Amino acid sequence: MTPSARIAATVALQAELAAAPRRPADAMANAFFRERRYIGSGDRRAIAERGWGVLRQRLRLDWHLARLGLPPTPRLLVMAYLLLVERWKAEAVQEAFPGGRFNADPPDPGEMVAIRALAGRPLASPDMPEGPRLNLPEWALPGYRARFGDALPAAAAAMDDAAPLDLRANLLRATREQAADALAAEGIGTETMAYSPWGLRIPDRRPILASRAFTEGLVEIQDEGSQLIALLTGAAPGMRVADYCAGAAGKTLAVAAMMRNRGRITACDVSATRLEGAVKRLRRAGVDNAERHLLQPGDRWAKRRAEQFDRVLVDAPCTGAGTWRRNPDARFRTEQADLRELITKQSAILDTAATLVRPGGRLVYATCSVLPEENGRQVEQFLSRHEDYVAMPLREVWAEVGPAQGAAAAPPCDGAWLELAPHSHGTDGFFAAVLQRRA
Ligand SMILES: C[S@@+](CC[C@H](N)C(=O)[O-])C[C@H]1O[C@@H](n2cnc3c(N)ncnc32)[C@H](O)[C@@H]1O
Repeated sequence: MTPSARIAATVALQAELAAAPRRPADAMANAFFRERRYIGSGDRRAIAERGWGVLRQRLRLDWHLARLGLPPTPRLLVMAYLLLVERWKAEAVQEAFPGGRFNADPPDPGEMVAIRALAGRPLASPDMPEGPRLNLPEWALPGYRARFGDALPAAAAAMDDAAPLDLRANLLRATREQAADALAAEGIGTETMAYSPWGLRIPDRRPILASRAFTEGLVEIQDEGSQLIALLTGAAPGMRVADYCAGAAGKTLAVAAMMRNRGRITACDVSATRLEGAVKRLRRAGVDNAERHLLQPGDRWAKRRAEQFDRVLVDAPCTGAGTWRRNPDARFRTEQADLRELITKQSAILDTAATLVRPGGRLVYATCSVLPEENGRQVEQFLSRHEDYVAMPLREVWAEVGPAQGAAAAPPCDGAWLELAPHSHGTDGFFAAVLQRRA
């Protein structure tokens, strides 16, 4: 592809994303490239990288365009990105839209005004309001402020960066060293992680899906924070465990490995599609102590299994406000009303999941959010409704489960909960609380 044709494809990708603003961009981008198999891998990478760059900077690009009285059309967004982020000159942007069969049409007069006005301007303007300056949406600002205090600028800046590729060695198939050696034999270098005893990191995000280490189940893709949540369950061989919001079984796989395939783990979810996605992963990982259960309205599954589980993990549906390094579009796909709705849903899920835990067992509540409303405040409210539960201090849980799994003696953070963030831990933003049911 010529550079102009790549720009035209980037505009086409933005147009598809704009046509379905509530759908996750990664799924949309996958569909976009599936329908255009003629685009080679180098071109695909370049188009995706620029497309992702636009999403990452979308709040700031929107602000610049709004100031000129212009709407964020796919073409204007790409033009603004080239000028403000890639620092192209006005003439180069104009030339990148030459018209013709494989290229984008030439700029219209309104677009020419924008090109001239934006050329040479800094992306982060001193007169920007706090939201776009920090690249945080209005609805999330109060929560981010409350969570990070003085560290807000550093926390927000780290949320802007691209995330590394994190892997978890699957102990059902290999030790971490064996998994690292297998990847190295295929030319893929890894680093061991700071906190997860099973973690390997690929800082340069080399693709691994075609590697033997991946296809043979030696490693799974999983953020370090997500691995630590599985670790905190303290699941052990012989236990009965429920992964109540299992999705496609990301954490089920890690928990099953901790159980060494002994005992029983039930992966539940309300989404049949997500649970279906678990089947292949469970097989590849060699997990044979897991069953799946689709939760449906009126389902008596939870009632019949009251107080039967040693561990129940609630990896709750949330805003994902800790994962914006990986899902930059979630910043503007989510709104204040979604946050409110999710908080209500989380507390209802917690109340049901709590009934499954046996006396003396544990409920682990986790989100990939950094917003206190979905995290500490949600847990405090749960505890006020359930006198039969107490929060276990993180240090105590870690001392019991961390070193036993080969992790360092000290937990990753000091407070009552596990609270991770890119700027402080190099992970996505995660939260977890371990709640023990009185015996
Ligand atoms: C954060 S995701 C889970 C990710 C998964 N645990 C993993 O590690 O890959 C939250 C999941 O909760 C599910 N969910 C939403 N409402 C639910 C409910 N009422 N009960 C159980 N699961 C629910 C969603 O379908 C989604 O798969």
